Formats: sequence, structure tokens, C-alpha cells
Amino acid sequence: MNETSAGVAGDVRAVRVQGAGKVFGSGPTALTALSAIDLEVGQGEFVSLIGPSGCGKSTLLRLIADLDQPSSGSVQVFDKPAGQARRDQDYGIAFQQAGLLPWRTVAANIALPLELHRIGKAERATRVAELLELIGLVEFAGSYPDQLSGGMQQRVAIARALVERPRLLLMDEPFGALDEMTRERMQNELVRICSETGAAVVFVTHSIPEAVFLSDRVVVMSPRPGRIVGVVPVELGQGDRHDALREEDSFFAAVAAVREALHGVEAPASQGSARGVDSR
Ligand SMILES: Nc1ncnc2c1ncn2[C@@H]1O[C@H](COP(=O)(O)OP(=O)(O)OP(=O)(O)O)[C@@H](O)[C@H]1O
Repeated sequence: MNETSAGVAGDVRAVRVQGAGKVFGSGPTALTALSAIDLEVGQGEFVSLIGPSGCGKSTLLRLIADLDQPSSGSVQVFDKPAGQARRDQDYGIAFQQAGLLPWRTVAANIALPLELHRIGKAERATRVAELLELIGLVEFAGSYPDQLSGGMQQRVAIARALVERPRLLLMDEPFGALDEMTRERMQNELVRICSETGAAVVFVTHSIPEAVFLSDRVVVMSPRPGRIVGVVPVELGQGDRHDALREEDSFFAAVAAVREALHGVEAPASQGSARGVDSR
């Protein structure tokens, strides 16, 4: 393992990406989005991906989710090829847009993956009740998405991602569209949900404080072609990610360490966008 690969000790990894590259298109217009990515995520580990806009964070997540194929290298999820892990429903996915079906109630949205996999009605009802409890929306079971706030919709999307008890969650800026207060509440809830379910998480974000608050390790990527240029371990105590942590010196020190790792990897102005890394 070289100094920029992101590895963990232990046997079965939730995610193991080895030498992965991704080229979109071919010929003179070919675009190399990712190059020589080595990334390992341990079971129950929370890893964030951070880097300038367009550096390939979402592409890497899509490779792990088997929504796209690497042009080189390999992607394994729980020691299986990514495609097999997808067929085995080994992971749940939550993206920036909650993506709920507007004609289905909250309960029916959460139950959807179970229905698609022909789980019986009684078992579905039990599982949905558990999830509604977990996300604190029991009294909204019969509501429709347009009757919920953005943060509540995101919680429903996370419940739907968790409904099949995945050991891995793949999240692409799931709180990106939320206001700051709601976002922090959602982060607190995600910490709680992860400690209750033991799921590993790969989390894409533009926010350094968000990455630090949530993660065991923050993986820093370079501008296109995206490479891993640093891995910052966040040692803030596992079961101890509480709101007050955001005010503590250890938190600010970790934020500074990630900012330092990002130093020099920001996209030049010509390549930049309004969605660069946010260090607020
Ligand atoms: N399907 C595709 N076809 C062609 N190019 C693509 C495709 N998907 C992504 N790209 C390109 O790959 C590069 C990486 O995109 P990606 O969305 O992974 O970046 P990102 O780091 O997630 O960006 P952001 O932070 O802005 O969301 C970009 O230059 C993008 O234009």
C-alpha cells in the first residue's frame, strides 16, 4: 500500500477498490475522470470523499455501487465483485435528491425495496415500523412526500436505503440541499443510525466540517483526473460524536488537518465552480 492509498487492517472489507481508473468516451474527446484509485473501507467504518468539484467523487461512488464500470482495476464489495454485491442488495444508496415517489406515502416509500424483492406484507409492516421509529417519523407514516420538509424527506430516503439492513451505505451529498441547522441535525441522526446499525458508509461531501464530524477517515482527492492525494484519520472517539463536539478544539484541529490536506488540490479558477470545497 502506498502513502496515498486508503487502506484498513482486517479481513473482509466493506469496499476494496484496487487500481481503479475511469475514462469516459474515447478518442480525442476521451475524459479521464479517475486514475489509479486504491481505497479500502472496513466493516462499520465511515469514510468521506472530499475534493474539488469534478474530481470524480460521484464517479467513484457509482463504481462502488455498480452503477458504472471501471475502465481499469477492480471494485469489490464485501469481497465480491460490485455487480454481485448489487444483486445481493449488500448496500443502500442515498443521493442529494431524496428521490421519493410522490404518489406513495412515507411508509410505502420505505417499503418499496422490500416490495420489489417480494417480501411478505406482515414482514414489510414490521420492518417499516422499525425504520419509522429509527428516523423519528412514526406519526408521518401516512403522509405524502410533499407534506414533509426537505430534511424529513431525506430521513425517509435514508430509511429506504436502510430497509434491507445493508452493511454498507453509499451516500452522495445527501444533505447538500438542506439548510445548515437541518443539516447538522441530519448529521447527528446519521451518527446515531450508524452506531445502531453498524453499517459502513462511503459519504461524498463538499463540507470539511461535515466530513470531520461524521468520519473515521477523510479521503482527499485531486482535481481531474481524480486521484487520492491524502487520507486524514479523524480521531474524535467513535460513540462520541455529539453536537457539542462541533465547538471543541479537537474538532477544529481535525478540520484544519483536512483543510491542510486539501491545500493545493483545489481546482484552478478556470476549472472551478460555485460548488468547490466548503470549509465553513
Ligand atoms: N457519464 C459521464 N459521461 C462523461 N463524463 C462524465 C460522466 N460522468 C461524469 N463525467 C465527468 O467526470 C468528471 C468527474 O465527475 P463527478 O461527477 O464524478 O465529479 P464530482 O467530484 O462528484 O463533482 P461534484 O463535486 O461537482 O459533484 C467530470 O469532469 C464529469 O464531467
